Amino acid sequence: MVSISLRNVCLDYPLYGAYDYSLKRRLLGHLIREQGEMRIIRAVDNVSIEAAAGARIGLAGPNGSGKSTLLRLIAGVYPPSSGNVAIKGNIVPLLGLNAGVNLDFVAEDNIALLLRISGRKPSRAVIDEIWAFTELEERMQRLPLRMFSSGMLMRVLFATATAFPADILLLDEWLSVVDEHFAEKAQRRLLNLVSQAAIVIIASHDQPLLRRTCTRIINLDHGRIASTAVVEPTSTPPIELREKRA
Ligand SMILES: Nc1ncnc2c1ncn2[C@@H]1O[C@H](COP(=O)(O)OP(=O)(O)OP(=O)(O)O)[C@@H](O)[C@H]1O
Repeated sequence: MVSISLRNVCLDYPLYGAYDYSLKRRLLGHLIREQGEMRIIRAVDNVSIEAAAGARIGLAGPNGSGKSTLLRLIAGVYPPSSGNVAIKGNIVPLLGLNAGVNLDFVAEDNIALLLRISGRKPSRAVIDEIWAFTELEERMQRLPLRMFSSGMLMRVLFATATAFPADILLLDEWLSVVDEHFAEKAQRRLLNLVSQAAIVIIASHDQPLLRRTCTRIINLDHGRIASTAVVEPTSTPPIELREKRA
C-alpha cells in the first residue's frame, strides 16, 4: 500500500561562515575554532503529514517557507535532522533541473544513470523511447549535457523522469523553460502520470492551480505548517495543470 508518513520532521541546513561579517572574526575564526557554534537554518520545523493512496496535496507558502526542502526530504534527497520519514512506494521527483545529472557525461549516459538510480534497466529501447519524446536530433545523444541549452536539458530530464509511472509524484513548480509546443506535450504526459500516481504532492505559488489539482493544501510558514485547507471535492474538477482559456 502506498503511503507517506512524516512525524515531527525537522531539517536544518548548516551555514558555513555565512554570517561572519566581521573581518576580525573571519581572520580569527580560522585560528580559533568556536566550539558549539554551528549556525543553522531550520528549513523544515516539526512537520507531520500522513498521506495514503488518493491523496493530492498542495504545498503553499511564501518564498523560503520550506516547500522545496520538504519535497526533497520526502524524495530522500536529504535525511531529516530529526523526526521520522516513512515512505512506501516508488517516487518520481520532478524537482528541477540538474538533479542527479553530470553535465560532463553525454546525454545517453546520463539517461542510463538516472534510470538506474530509479531502479529501471536502461535498455536501448527505453533510451530510444525517451529520446524520441525529446524531439532532439539523434546525434545529440552522444554530446555532453554541458552543450545543451536549458530548454534542451529540461526536455531530456523531463522525458527521462516521466518515462515510467510513479506511485508517488512530487512536483516543484513547473516547466517554465521549455517552448510552447513541448510544454503542451509535456503537460499531457504529466497529466497521465498524475492520474496514475497514488499520491501527488505539488509545491506552488499558484493558488488556483493548487485548488484545481489538490484535495488538501498545506500552508507553510518559516518551515512550519501554519494551516491546512481541505478542498471540497465538489469544487475539484478533473485535474488540469493550467487554467483553461475561454
Ligand atoms: N542549500 C541550502 N543551504 C542553506 N539554506 C538553504 C538551502 N536551500 C534552502 N535554504 C533555506 O531554507 C529555507 C527554505 O527554503 P526552500 O527553498 O525550501 O523554500 P521554498 O518555500 O521552496 O521557497 P521558494 O518559494 O522561494 O521556492 C530558506 O530559508 C532558504 O534560504
